[in-house]
Amino acid sequence: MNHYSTSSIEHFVVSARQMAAIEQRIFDLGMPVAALMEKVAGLITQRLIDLFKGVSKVGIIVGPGHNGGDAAVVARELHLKGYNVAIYRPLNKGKELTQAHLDYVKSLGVTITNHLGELESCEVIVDGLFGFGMTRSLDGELANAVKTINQWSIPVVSIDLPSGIHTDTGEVLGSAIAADYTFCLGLWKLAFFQDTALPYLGKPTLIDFGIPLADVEAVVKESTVVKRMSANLARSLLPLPRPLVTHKYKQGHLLIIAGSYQYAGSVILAGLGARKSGVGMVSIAAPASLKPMLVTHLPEALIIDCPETTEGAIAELPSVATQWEKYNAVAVGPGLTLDAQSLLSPILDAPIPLILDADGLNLLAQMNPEKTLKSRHQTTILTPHPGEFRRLFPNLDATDTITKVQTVAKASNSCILIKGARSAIAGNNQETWVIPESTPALARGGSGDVLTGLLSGLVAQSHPQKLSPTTITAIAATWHAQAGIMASQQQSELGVDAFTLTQYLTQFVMGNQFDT
Ligand SMILES: NC(=O)C1=CN([C@@H]2O[C@H](COP(=O)(O)OP(=O)(O)OC[C@H]3O[C@@H](n4cnc5c(N)ncnc54)[C@H](OP(=O)(O)O)[C@@H]3O)[C@@H](O)[C@H]2O)[C@@H](O)CC1
Ligand SMILES: Nc1ncnc2c1ncn2[C@@H]1O[C@H](COP(=O)(O)OP(=O)(O)O)[C@@H](O)[C@H]1O
Ligand SMILES: [K+]
Repeated sequence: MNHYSTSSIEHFVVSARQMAAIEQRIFDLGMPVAALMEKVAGLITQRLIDLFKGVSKVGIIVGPGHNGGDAAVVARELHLKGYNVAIYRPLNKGKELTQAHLDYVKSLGVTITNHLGELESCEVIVDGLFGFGMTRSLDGELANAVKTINQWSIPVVSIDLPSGIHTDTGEVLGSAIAADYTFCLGLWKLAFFQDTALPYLGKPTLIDFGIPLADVEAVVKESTVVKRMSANLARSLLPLPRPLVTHKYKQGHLLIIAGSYQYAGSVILAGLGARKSGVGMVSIAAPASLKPMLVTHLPEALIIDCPETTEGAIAELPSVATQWEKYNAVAVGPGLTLDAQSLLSPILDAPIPLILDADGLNLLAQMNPEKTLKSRHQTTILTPHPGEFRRLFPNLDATDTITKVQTVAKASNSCILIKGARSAIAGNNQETWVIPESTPALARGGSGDVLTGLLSGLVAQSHPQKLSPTTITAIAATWHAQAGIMASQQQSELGVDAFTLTQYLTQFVMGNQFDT
């Protein structure tokens, strides 16, 4: 049953501009700014108290905007609860509300200083320097202060965002606080899903302070909506339960075109990924000499022997591999090598969903990708890692992953997944998903091949909920990442080879270990 709605607060991801517009709507409708700040800071304070039991001295960095205002209220509350609080205020300017809170907290006897050294004896530091209103790079004294704080071994909690991180692109603006925890306020911001920001976020959590869904939808409906695919949401969207009366071809028939003498294992890994997707039938077109090995590892698959080049790549596809009406989806790429040059053109005409990865992408890179993709009449999904993406679209000037997938998806009429520590997916209708969790345990040869098989097997199955290819890609990426997390918890970060990963894919579906 689908208990997880894509339109709950935790699934929206907003830009700084969208956040400011949502906030403004709430204020325009009558919510006093000061009341909202009070509410938010109360929640931050409680979470700090819960997180840092036994701590008595807390340092609070107060910046000039409302991020600083939040921090000043937290300082007051902690002081009133008996904590020893010191405020570091590096800039002698502030918005009116922030200044008012600082004046009051000072009257209570809390130290306010512009000497960073005062914070060195604190057990926790709260970073309220800048939030989503940060517009310019940090430099000079401010940048030095950030560097010094990062060198201390005092835990840092950033309010809303680590100060210095660009809210949308996740870039470091000059320098940035490397937080241990980040309490993101109200709605997830784009930076939380950008690889560049990841080393600065620590453990990110959302503080839901009750933004009405109507205000979010009023703002994001006219611009691009970015959604966060949680594990629970992905699991609830799987094509389950299967119909009682069905047969293997009704559960999808996937054709995988992959492998070469040089890269024989990649086709096995893609096959194992497909196996775990639950797809009804898998056919594999691979160099004929690989057949004995493939039958050993994937006894359930139909192997289509392909003639080989002298280097052991697929020389051509037998006619059964291009009878597209037999298949519900075709995955092309893992381990093909560039010798399989002549292969791609006829496949691009396939009137069924096409998933391109690895050498499938490298072959595409040689033939004007944008124009080629645009001429396809069926779904195309590309799953590049950043290197493959650069090869495909070398002239794109977007800096961050989310903008990259959105730009290319639109221009090429395709669905694009850029894989990384935080993967992002966009479709031609601008549907965009980010994947909130993963593990560096997956940074190993072959884990992408597993994803290709898993994703393609999911695409080939009929989906009772009529999901878009973009949503299915986001589900597969989440499934893959969560299996990696589970495998690394049980086998260590060093123990998750691609084969081991495939063994954890089923556990994700079973679900009880996951509750994000
Ligand atoms: N959204 C919500 O619902 C809620 C939001 N809330 C909170 O408000 C925060 C956003 O507040 P905000 O808009 O005041 O921005 P914030 O980041 O504190 O500061 C920007 C200030 O810094 C300045 N400045 C910028 N760059 C600079 C630089 N390099 N070096 C020096 N100065 C620089 C810039 O001024 P400028 O000098 O550009 O005129 C501006 O004054 C948000 O993150 C959250 O914590 C909650 O309280 C309630 C609910
Ligand atoms: N640092 C990381 N953290 C989380 N996931 C990662 C990290 N590095 C790589 N991955 C994931 O591992 C997979 C690697 O895919 P890819 O580079 O195509 O591997 P291969 O081609 O060797 O199969 C992708 O799903 C990617 O998102
Ligand atoms: K901050």
